[in-house]
Parts: sequence; C-alpha cells; structure tokens
Amino acid sequence: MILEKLKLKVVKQIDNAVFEVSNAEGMVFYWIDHPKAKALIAQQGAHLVSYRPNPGEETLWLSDDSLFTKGKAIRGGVPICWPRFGNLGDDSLPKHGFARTSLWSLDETNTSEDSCSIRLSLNQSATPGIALTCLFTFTDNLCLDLITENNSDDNFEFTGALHSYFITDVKKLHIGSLGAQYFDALTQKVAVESAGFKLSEETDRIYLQSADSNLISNGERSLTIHHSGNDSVVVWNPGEQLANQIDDVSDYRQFICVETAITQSPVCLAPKQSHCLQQIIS
Ligand SMILES: O=P(O)(O)OC[C@H]1O[C@H](O)[C@H](O)[C@@H](O)[C@@H]1O
Repeated sequence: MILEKLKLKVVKQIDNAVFEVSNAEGMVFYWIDHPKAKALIAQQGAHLVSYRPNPGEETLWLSDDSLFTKGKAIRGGVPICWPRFGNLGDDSLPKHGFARTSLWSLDETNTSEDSCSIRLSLNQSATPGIALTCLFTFTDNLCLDLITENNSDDNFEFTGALHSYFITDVKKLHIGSLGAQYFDALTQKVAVESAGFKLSEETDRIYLQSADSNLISNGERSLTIHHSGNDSVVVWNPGEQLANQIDDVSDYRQFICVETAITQSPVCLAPKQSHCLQQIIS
C-alpha cells in the first residue's frame, strides 16, 4: 500500500475521508480513504501520486526511483505542467513551469457518501493576480479540474498539461481515437499513422486531431481518459535509451503518459476570465 511504500505517517484527520500525512523529510500529502476511491495527493505540486478506484486497481504509475524531495518533481502520478508546457514560451521559467514543484495550499474538502472532493490552490508571486486551483473529485470516476483565473488588470497567457502517467505494459499497449496525424517532437515533423497508434522506442508526440476521449488498453485492463479545455493530447514514453539517462525513471516498460495538453497556442485570458483544463479518468 502506498502509505507504507512511501513511509507516510498520519499527522491529522481533516474530514471523514481525508487525512494529512507526511514523510520523514516533512513533505505533506493528503490521503483520501473513501468508499469510492483511495488516493494520495502531494502538497508539492498538488501532485496526484496514487489513485485506486473502488472497485479497481491502482491506475497511476509511480517510479520506484522517484525522489520525494522539496523542489524536485515527483516522477509518476499526475504532474501539473503550468504556466508552460515543456519549453514553450517564457524561457525564464523552468521546463513544464513551476506549478509541479511549488507548495500549494489546501482550500477545502467535501465528503459525502457518494463522493469526496479536495481543492488546492497556488498563489505564486511569479504570476501576481493569477489564481490557480486544482479540484480533485472522486465519484465513480476521478475528475481533475485545473482552473486558471485572471484577477489581474492585464491579459495572461499560459500553456500547460495534466501530465498523467498510467500503468500499462508497453508491449501490449493500445490507445484508441488519437487520430492518425501527429507532430513528432523527436523529428520535429508532422507524421501520419493510419493503422492506429503503435508505440515506438522513444515516443514524444502531440496529437492534434484526437477525440475527446481515449481508451488506453493492454489486454487485461483498460481506462478511458476524457479531455476538455485542451488543444492537443501528448503521448510520451522515453524508451530504453532515454530512460537510462533519466535518473528517476525505474522502468519505462510499465507506463504511458497520456497528457491533456495546451501546446499549440497559449490560452489568453483577459482580466476576470477563467479557463478549466479537465481530465476525467474512468
Ligand atoms: O522529464 P520531464 O521534465 O518531467 O518531462 C517529461 C516529458 O514530458 C512531456 O511528455 C514532453 O513531451 C517530453 O518531451 C518530456 O520529456
């Protein structure tokens, strides 16, 4: 179980189904133990580390080599990339932005018999007047809403992603409804795969014509990922060679990233406007 694996100790109970827990280094997590799901969210990055629906199995891959250290993104789960995806836009920001390594605040939890929700927010001095909120709602599925609100007097532009790592077996993996055409970030060229998705060694693709939902299956298990507020779906797996160069990827054969992403042009929010990037896992 994830609490034992990460050596987490309960600090306090927040409501019927939500507990604050922490590791030896003092990193804070929220543990959800509800009839609909068990889940773990790190305060750093509002990073969903584990999600097990009930009934069901663990859905998210977490690297055995992930460092749970302040300021270093967790490898696995659902990193929040914001306010930039990859190296798009403002070069003064870290790759994938700062949301995944910043400390968020717990705003509220809401638990009933049929659902549990938890909301965290990030107020960063780097983006004054911009409120970033992540709402996790556990019912028969999991809904992640990443909401950007512009409370400043100027326009605000951002890209980003809900960069989910799903457990799979890359040899048997199939992903449905991605569309044939994609931008290959490795060759920097548009490519077409008419026979359906097939994972190659290293895979880093931006799908622009994906359906709103993708079925990820590997024979024994399948998941549906629903996207909204995005302009693309990114599919990433480092393959053997690159995985060997990344110090915190324990086994590249066990996961696929399917990311609800904004990569094509930044979302531009006028003052008082808001945007919701949403991923539903069922
Ligand atoms: O290693 P990270 O900074 O977490 O990035 C991991 C990966 O994220 C995305 O999927 C990008 O498309 C990849 O180019 C990148 O390598």
